[in-house]
Amino acid sequence: MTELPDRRLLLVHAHPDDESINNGATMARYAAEGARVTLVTCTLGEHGEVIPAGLRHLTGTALGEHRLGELTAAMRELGVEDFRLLGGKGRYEDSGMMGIADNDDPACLWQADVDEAARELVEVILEVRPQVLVTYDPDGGYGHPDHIQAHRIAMRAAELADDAGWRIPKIYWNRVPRTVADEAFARLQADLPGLPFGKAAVVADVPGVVADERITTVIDGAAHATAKAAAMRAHATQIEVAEPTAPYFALSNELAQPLFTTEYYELVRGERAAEPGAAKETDLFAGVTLGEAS
Ligand SMILES: CC(=O)N[C@H]1[C@@H](O[C@@H]2[C@H](O)[C@H](O)[C@@H](O)[C@H](O)[C@H]2O)O[C@H](CO)[C@@H](O)[C@@H]1O
Ligand SMILES: [Zn+2]
Repeated sequence: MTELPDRRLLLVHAHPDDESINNGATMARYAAEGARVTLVTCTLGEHGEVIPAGLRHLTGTALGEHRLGELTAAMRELGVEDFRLLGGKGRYEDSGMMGIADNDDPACLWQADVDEAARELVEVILEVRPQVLVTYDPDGGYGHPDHIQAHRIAMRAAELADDAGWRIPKIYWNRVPRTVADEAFARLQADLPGLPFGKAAVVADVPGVVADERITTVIDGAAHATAKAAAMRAHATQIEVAEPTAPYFALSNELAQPLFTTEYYELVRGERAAEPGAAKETDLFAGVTLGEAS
């Protein structure tokens, strides 16, 4: 069996762009530190909207193929080499926003059998043997069907992997602490006139916002802010990032929101291992016994 790096992080996301928005700085940090970072994306985002007018001709499968190119460019910016599509390219299609007819397409992720999809992910887990798994909370952060399914598939795969020979020691959900969100949106209101966006989103538009007490882990990604912004910019059909210094972006709804370079997590499996005297962990691998490679 091939030798594995000591630290191995697995992230499960719904569409190309979610990884950079939620975890770009975390991924860049651990990749730079020599950990193995593995991203599994569940769909190609075929039903996304397209921001640049010059790309509006991309629809359906063409958009999916184009977004795979955007994902590849984003991973290059983050230094992540291992990124995969769940079940292989085109296995599960983008389900569209909750409540639209696309949700009923038999080929879409929302219609997928969760156990069957989870077994696809178990194969990756048994190969990579991650000590840390990152995914969304049960609501998928903001209720998108693909995000909800990605959560269900990731958590079910972790359960199945327990019985298949690899128990992932730590599992985290993407979070944003409410006071951080409130403060960031207050700054955004002051900065909005200088930004290229018409209006500002509101805290309720940000996925995974919870009371500060539920945050267990804070990853300072300031050193990787440029990489995260570049990775988000690579997803040009979905994301518009303000000029390099301004920590703001907008999706195709043109609503400005903060670009966080400190990324937050809630530990939902494993023992919290904060430094003595510290309330929060500052490392996703804290407390993990390394050297469990094959
Ligand atoms: C960040 C994310 O999950 N984006 C999804 C989402 O895209 C949003 C959707 O098109 C919505 O209608 C827009 O108002 C919003 O601005 C978009 O971010 O849903 C898409 C369709 O399922 C998906 O492809 C995209 O990755
Ligand atoms: Zn998404």
